[in-house]
Amino acid sequence: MNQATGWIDTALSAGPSVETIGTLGPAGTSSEQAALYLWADHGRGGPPAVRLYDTYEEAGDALRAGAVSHVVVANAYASVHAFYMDPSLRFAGAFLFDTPHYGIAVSQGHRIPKAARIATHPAPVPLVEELLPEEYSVAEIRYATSTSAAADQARRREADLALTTMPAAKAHSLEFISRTRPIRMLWSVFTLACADS
Ligand SMILES: O=C(O)C(=O)Cc1ccccc1
Repeated sequence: MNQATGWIDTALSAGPSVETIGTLGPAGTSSEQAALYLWADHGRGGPPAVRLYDTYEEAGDALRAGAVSHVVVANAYASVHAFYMDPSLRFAGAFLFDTPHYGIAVSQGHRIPKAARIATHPAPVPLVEELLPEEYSVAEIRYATSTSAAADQARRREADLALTTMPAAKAHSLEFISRTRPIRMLWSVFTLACADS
């Protein structure tokens, strides 16, 4: 799939400068890659100031507390609605950015049961049905706080398999048992409503 990019810029160029970006971690998430992309295009230069939080909501709290200047949230995250509705926050822009490749991965040496427990973040859950090899079925979906947290569940064998990204699979020593593909995604950027513009 080709990488197509584009920006909806309502207050990114004219708004507060991009000093620090908060998003969903830990390292290896799609959100981390999206934040690095935002930094490369709009950051103040120098090493990327990207802070990773266990949930998007914690990143939102960091924005309200002034610990970060911008927050990036995937539009596939159902609870992005709370960011749009919060009068203390402002939608500053959005950009198209393909995620890293997603696939279904297993901890090396783990014997996969035919009916498997599969860890995933809620946002990409439809990919489980699309990518799971046909010799397996879903015994249970175990929701994780992120793609990297899902990989960690597989590493600890709390789940048999994880739907995760290539960077997170590598970091957790998982191997893919399915084909992989990126997800074309729109990412929303928020600032504080009262920040200088
Ligand atoms: O950023 C991640 O890796 C996530 O866990 C959330 C997510 C999942 C799929 C597409 C976009 C964001």
